[in-house]
Order: sequence, then structure tokens, then C-alpha cells
Amino acid sequence: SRYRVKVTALCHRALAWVLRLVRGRVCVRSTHAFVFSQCTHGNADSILETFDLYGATQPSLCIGPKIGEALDEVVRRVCPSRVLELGMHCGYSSVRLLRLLPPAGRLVTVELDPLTAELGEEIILVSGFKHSQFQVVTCSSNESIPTLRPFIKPDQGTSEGFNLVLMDHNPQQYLTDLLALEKEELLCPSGCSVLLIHRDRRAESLGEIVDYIRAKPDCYCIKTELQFMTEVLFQKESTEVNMDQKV
Ligand SMILES: C[S@@+](CC[C@H](N)C(=O)[O-])C[C@H]1O[C@@H](n2cnc3c(N)ncnc32)[C@H](O)[C@@H]1O
Repeated sequence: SRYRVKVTALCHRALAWVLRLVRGRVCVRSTHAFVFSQCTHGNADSILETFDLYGATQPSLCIGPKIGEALDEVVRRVCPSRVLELGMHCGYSSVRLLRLLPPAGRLVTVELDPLTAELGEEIILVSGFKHSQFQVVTCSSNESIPTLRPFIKPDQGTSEGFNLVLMDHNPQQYLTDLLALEKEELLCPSGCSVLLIHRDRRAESLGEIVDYIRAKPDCYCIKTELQFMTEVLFQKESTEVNMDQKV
């Protein structure tokens, strides 16, 4: 009967919700415990391999090796001195980023959940990175953004603003956070790559932010669109001015 179909559907949804909840909770502690006990401490590549080993058999929220390699390519090309990550989780993508930064490179990584932030920070330290190279900010992305200005003070040879932003926290928050980053003038005006991760393999989940980017061709362009990651280039300084300066 219709009633029975409805009850069954409701039960399936409730079960899926409970599984998501349980797996989500278990994931952080068990990922951390596995990586911490199985990796070679002080070796970033071993940490990443151990995360990948865990993710091959257990549910995991880490970007994993496939998106990770696409991320590596961008980091190698951009060679950023200031990186912002929204959604640190257990530190997998943070370690991937940190191991490719130039010596003066710094990472700020934001994580909403305090336990996750604590365990993720430990993994980054176990990988061999120092607090002089990275900073974990434990709060929501929208709370963190107005506090980030001190992190982008230019040192010798570095530019003002983040050169790379990785968004892997909550796609519904991507546009709001991009607008806040613009408002706070945190994106490097001479060029900033904003990487939007979309795990459901459909860029449609990015509809709003992509519409916004397309409507502002003077400062944004979509550089690459992969199945699971879109790279947006922000540039505010006019290239004409640069050309004039060169002449
Ligand atoms: C998909 S995971 C990130 C995975 C990570 N980039 C990696 O590859 O290891 C998303 C993380 O973002 C966090 N998160 C969700 N919404 C957030 C928000 N608004 N601000 C900051 N962190 C958020 C979640 O707690 C979760 O740990």
C-alpha cells in the first residue's frame, strides 16, 4: 500500500541519516588514530600515503589522491606564498599544500569543529611542519574571514593577500565566503587562484558562485573545470597598467 511505501522510504532516510552521523563521528577519531599509528612521523609523503590507505577501505572526507594530484598541479604552477584553506578536516589537504609551498610560504587553515581542528593540527605537526609555517583557526569560515588580515602582511618578496584559496568546507557557503574575502580585500590583487571542490561530481552544486563569477569578467575567469574541482582566477590589477609600467 501507499502507506507502507511511505513508511519504508522514511525508514531508509532515517537509517541513511544515522549512518552519516555515526560514520562522520567515527571518521575523525579513527582516521587520526590510524594515520598517527601507521605513518612515519616527520615524513609528509608517508602521512599522505597512510591517509590514502585508510581511505581505500573506510569512509573518508579527505580529498584523496585523485583530487590531491590536481591540487598539487595548481600549487606547483601558482607557487603561492599565502594560502587559505576553508575546511581543514584531519589535515590531509593541508599537508598536501604545505609540502609544496616555497620556504616563505604560509598556510592558514580554518575548521569549524573543535575536535577535528585539534586532531588535524596534530597530524600537520606530526608531518614535520612548524607553527611558523601554518596556523589553524577553529571557527566557521564566515567568522574567520574578518580576522584574517594579520596573516597576509607582506614579508620580503611576498605579495599582499592570499595567492591561493582552497574551499572544501560547504558548497552552500562558497559564494558568501568569496564575497567576504573580496570585501575584506584578502585576495591578492595581482592574482589569486580560488579552488572550489565539488565532490558530487557535478559542477551544478556551484551554480550560484559560477553565475557570480561569470557576471564579473573584469576580475574573475574560470581557468579550469574538472569533474570534481573548479579553478577560478581572481585578478584586480589591470594588465594594461602593468604593460604601461613595463614600457
Ligand atoms: C570535506 S571536509 C574537508 C576535507 C579536507 N579538505 C581534506 O582533504 O582532508 C569538510 C570540513 O569542513 C568543515 N566545515 C564545514 N563547514 C564549515 C565552515 N562553514 N567553516 C569551516 N569549516 C567547515 C567540516 O567540519 C569538515 O571537517
